[in-house]
Amino acid sequence: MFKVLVSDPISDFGLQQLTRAADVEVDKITGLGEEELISIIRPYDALLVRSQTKVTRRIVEAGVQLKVIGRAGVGVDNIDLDAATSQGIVVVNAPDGNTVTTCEHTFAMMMALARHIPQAYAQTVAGHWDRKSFLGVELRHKILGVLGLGRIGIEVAKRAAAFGMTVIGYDPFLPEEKANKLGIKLTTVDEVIRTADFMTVHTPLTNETHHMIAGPQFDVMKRGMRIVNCARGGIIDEAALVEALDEGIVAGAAFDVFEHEPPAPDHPFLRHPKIIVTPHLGASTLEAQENVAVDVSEQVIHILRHEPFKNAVNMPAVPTDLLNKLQPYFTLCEQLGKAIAQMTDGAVCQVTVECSGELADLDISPLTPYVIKGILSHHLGAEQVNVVNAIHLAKFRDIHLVERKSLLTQSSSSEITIRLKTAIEERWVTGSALPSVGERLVRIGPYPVEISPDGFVLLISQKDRPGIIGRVGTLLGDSGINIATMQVGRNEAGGSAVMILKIDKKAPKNVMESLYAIPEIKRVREIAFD
Ligand SMILES: NC(=O)C1=CN([C@@H]2O[C@H](COP(=O)(O)OP(=O)(O)OC[C@H]3O[C@@H](n4cnc5c(N)ncnc54)[C@H](O)[C@@H]3O)[C@@H](O)[C@H]2O)C=CC1
Ligand SMILES: O=C(O)C(=O)COP(=O)(O)O
Repeated sequence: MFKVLVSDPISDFGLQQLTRAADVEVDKITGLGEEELISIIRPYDALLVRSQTKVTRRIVEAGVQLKVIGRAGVGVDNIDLDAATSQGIVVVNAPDGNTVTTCEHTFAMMMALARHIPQAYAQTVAGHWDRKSFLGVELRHKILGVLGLGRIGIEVAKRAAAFGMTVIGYDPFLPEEKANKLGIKLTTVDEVIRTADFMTVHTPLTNETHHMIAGPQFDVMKRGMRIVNCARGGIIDEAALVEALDEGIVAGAAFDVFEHEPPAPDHPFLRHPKIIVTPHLGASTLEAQENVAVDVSEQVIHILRHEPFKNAVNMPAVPTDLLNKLQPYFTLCEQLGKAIAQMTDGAVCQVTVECSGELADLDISPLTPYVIKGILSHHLGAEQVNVVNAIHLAKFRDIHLVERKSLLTQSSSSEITIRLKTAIEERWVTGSALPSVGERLVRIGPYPVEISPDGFVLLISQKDRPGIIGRVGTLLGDSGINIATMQVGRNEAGGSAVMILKIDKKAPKNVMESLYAIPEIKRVREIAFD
């Protein structure tokens, strides 16, 4: 008998597959704190949650019988995935079931914002018949900026068109052709900020999206913009938003999510007359809750019964003999993916994995998910992408995947080249993994290098002129950034040159700007491997 613990409110109807199964016993115990969960988790084979239960490493480690953690929804940022993976626990989510519901909530928030509905309601039920204070605006003929055009963002864009809005947006993975078909004008975050009348965010919370809209963005924002966040708290800087509202830059904001949930009773959003809030209700409809509960129950039962399943967020699956041969290259592939993603601009169209040497005799397909994981995790967030869902995510984004074996083997040792073609450019990087030295980047484009893929690397393209190397060294030194190694190369004297520097800590934004300010420097990229 499999024991399943449901620790958040999940639809009874949706759970029927589990509750009616003869080999499953379900306990629903909600509202538990970490210590309480730790004390009862031991006998359970599966744990089902929404966003309230924080599945910490301690809970995972106490769950010695756990085979699967099911998330009835999209975001798995409340689950310690590393802990689950290292304990061999599969984490599954239900990414499609609440898309429309969350999109509709976004629209409800946008309309409530435009017409001051919550504020007007509060006044009316308090006995004030105030018809003057709540002059609204129409959505029609307004520009809607959508940041993050994945499942929910696209649904929002489709509905905005029906309201007569012009939709502009930014997503690093939406191909122009698909955007055109949907009537979305792809642009930059900067243009969205400067031109949109309404803006809504639909990205995950990642290092890149954290405070994506903060002080500098509010400084250049179109005056009178209205902002909606039904994605994740922290994408928009809460304190900077309050300032922008008070300064009249932002006309109003509607938030379903907070940097810390639930927010403290004295959180400024809870008292601000221009902010309307809901308590993370984006996914809370009857339909969505049934959908996600059905999806996740189905996956959980498959996993418990050792049947094929989908939507795993963390599990690799490769035959053992091949796994042993490919094992040394998995980390290399992921690091090459991370490197190429950070070196290349534009929407990703094609990824080519090219192997030479001994690898050319093997089935190299299990390497590709690691490459894609490296590439996509840069934009989607490491917790969203894993080797099981990487290919699926790439296909959803119309990314063409090519695996190629190179017969032009330069040595018997194996090398892997990752080529990334985007809408605007193609770049490539080559690596190797020798037992004696571990993973190494051996070429960046045509330039030979010798770099271990960890820490931070600066790639600088410049005109081959005397003194540039010294200026870069001085600039970094003055900023307290130590250069661990430096390699330089050029195509011809006085032509194009590159500098590849391994640095001991991340170069802050002002240092990157100062590097760009050196007239001979054409391009600077920082690759962060952690
Ligand atoms: N309020 C709620 O109750 C709910 C919130 N959500 C949240 O909504 C968000 C979106 O969910 P989905 O659409 O299902 O996810 P998705 O994965 O389908 O779409 C996210 C999109 O964001 C894009 N993105 C990543 N970094 C970006 C950046 N720097 N700039 C612009 N775009 C970027 C990605 O390329 C991707 O297309 C997630 O954070 C999810 O957790 C989802 C369901 C309910
Ligand atoms: O699915 C998501 O990402 C959500 O944010 C929904 O969260 P919930 O299931 O309502 O706690």
